[in-house]
Amino acid sequence: MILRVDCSDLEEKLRRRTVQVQVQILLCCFPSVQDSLTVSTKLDGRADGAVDSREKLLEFCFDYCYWSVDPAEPHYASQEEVFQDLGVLVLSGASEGYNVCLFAYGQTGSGKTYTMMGTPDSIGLTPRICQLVVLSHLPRSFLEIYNERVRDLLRGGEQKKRASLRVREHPEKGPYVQDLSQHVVSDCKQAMHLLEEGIANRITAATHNHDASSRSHAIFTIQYTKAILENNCPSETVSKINLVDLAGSERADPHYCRDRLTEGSNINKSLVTLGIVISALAQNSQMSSSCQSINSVASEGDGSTVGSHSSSLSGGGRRHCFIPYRDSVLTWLLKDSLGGNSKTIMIATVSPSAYSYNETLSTLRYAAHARNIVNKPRVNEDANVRLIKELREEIDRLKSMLLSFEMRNPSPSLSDERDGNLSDIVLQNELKVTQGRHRWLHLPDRFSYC
Ligand SMILES: Nc1ncnc2c1ncn2[C@@H]1O[C@H](COP(=O)(O)OP(=O)(O)OP(=O)(O)O)[C@@H](O)[C@H]1O
Repeated sequence: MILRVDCSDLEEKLRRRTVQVQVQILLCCFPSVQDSLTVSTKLDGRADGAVDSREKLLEFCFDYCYWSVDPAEPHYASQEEVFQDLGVLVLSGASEGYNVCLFAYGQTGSGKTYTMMGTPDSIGLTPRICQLVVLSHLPRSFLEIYNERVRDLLRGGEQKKRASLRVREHPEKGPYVQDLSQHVVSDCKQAMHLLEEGIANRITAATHNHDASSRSHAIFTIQYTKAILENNCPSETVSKINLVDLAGSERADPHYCRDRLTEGSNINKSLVTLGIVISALAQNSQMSSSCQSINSVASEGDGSTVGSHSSSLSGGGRRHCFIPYRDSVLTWLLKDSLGGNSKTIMIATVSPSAYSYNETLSTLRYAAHARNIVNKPRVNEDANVRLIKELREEIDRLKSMLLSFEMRNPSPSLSDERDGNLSDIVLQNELKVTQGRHRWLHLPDRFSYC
């Protein structure tokens, strides 16, 4: 969980304040040490002369906190620093074969797009990640969810760009967008061009807080395939990097035109669903961990295993919550990233402006909830390669059995029959490995890079 603070026009807003919000951040670069954030509200009565000293302190814990308000400040966190902490985590996770998702959540105008995309002078996480994986010719796609419809941001032709695409669910691979275009680039320039094209196609509009507010959720995906030959044995992992820039939440203003109101209500609907999904997942994760500790205490006590019944029941008979992924397109597409096979990083962006106090608090609560979710990422190994590895392990096991059998029975007549059987199995397995390896090396779309 990461917190980033922006305050573009803080001074102007603070001049008009009635409530002062103090955001103190302890900067820390070590992921193992949790940063703590204290939000303190002081009712400041300077306007009418009365001083109210009531103060309420709320504390939140995150893995990293960044202060990026004034570059002149010693604690200022640059885009490069954020990339070194988070972008590198994304790349290392993907190269190990894990699905990785990084998404920015926060109030409108608080710096989500700045963090994820950046500006031409100060590029953000997505272009930095893109530039580093460019040599690998990895397919990438870019979509937006606007008014609960999915649009391809990289599809040529006006009509095709506007067409909405269907979301479907594969029994093993999970939700995906049908007919989404995939693009392979061969150098950094092409990669940046592709990204810029997608960003330019995104729908933005002026709102009260932000004159170029993103009105859609954008998901940039890189299919990360790593295929190498290790000790003459193929090794291949296929993972996915999802970089998500969410639309900003803002309270509905009846003075907005109809389009803006519809957009706003769809943005809020999907963000509310995201909140419900995060809360339900966090609750389930907490139930599972408390159930595990009850089980371990119980099994330590009487040696039996308790609670190994239905997976939807936790300790004390409480049911796991239903997760309404399909209530919004956003949560449906991020199903795996939120509660499944993915290493997920959430960046919460907040503004320390007095006006944003409620939004800041709600973002921090949202983020604190999300921090409780426990995902189960696993290395996504190619099925053929996994089979080859298993066969190799089996061969090694049989060979050592054969050896120990021969050592225990030096007389050839006794061991002949058993020897013959084991040797046959070893030979058959070696043949399967050779065939599998040959097939793997000659697949038409095989990428051979590290
Ligand atoms: N840390 C920062 N340093 C400099 N400028 C920033 C920073 N964070 C945000 N900004 C600037 O503030 C403005 C609003 O930021 P941004 O577009 O990232 O907000 P957002 O959260 O994506 O808003 P929305 O949800 O409405 O799209 C932009 O002009 C952006 O360049």
